[in-house]
Amino acid sequence: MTDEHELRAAIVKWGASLFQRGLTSGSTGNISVRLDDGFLTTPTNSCLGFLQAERLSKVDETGHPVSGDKPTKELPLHLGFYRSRPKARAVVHLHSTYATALSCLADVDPRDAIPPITPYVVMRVGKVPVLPYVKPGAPLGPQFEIKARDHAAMLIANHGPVVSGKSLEDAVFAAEELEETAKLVLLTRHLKVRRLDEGDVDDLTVSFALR
Ligand SMILES: O=C(CO)COP(=O)(O)O
Ligand SMILES: [Zn+2]
Repeated sequence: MTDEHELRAAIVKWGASLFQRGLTSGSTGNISVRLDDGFLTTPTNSCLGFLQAERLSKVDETGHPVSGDKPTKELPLHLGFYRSRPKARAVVHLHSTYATALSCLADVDPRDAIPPITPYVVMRVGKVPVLPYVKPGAPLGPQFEIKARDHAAMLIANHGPVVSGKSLEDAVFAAEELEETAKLVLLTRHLKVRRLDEGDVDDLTVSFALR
């Protein structure tokens, strides 16, 4: 059973925290959580820094509005993650600077934008495919939901990261780890980097099977 009251408070708390730390700005980014009878999302055009619990958008299992303000235009993106990942309880989409910078690179690996350079990115995020650019709110195509079955986090090309998790805290931590690792990847882009080897990655994947 989910406690809707607590989840509303958690969205407000984490939204403010992400905004205050500059992980998304203006009215960009959105958050959702799964309820027993649908989903809560941040309203479209709202600032994550100043959300009001009672104005969060509640939608049913098919995405139809139930109460609150109009939901984020990225609702199809969030619902796609929940359909593909039955254990996902939260989705966080940000325009965080370094992950978004990676999403804009012409030569990023579309199968995995984040090489395994530190253990926590392997433990908390895993491989991060890049979805082809679509305008904000537009459907991401059939490949997206197929990819989401195996990937909890993705970058949308020229737009930003989207991360799912088994709780809101888990999704936020993964989004933060993705952002910090994107920063390290860009900082070390023209340096000789030692990546974790396959054995290290397998060991971490087995030990910290988070999703
Ligand atoms: O980041 C955003 C679109 O990609 C913000 O959209 P919303 O204001 O509709 O949530
Ligand atoms: Zn966006």
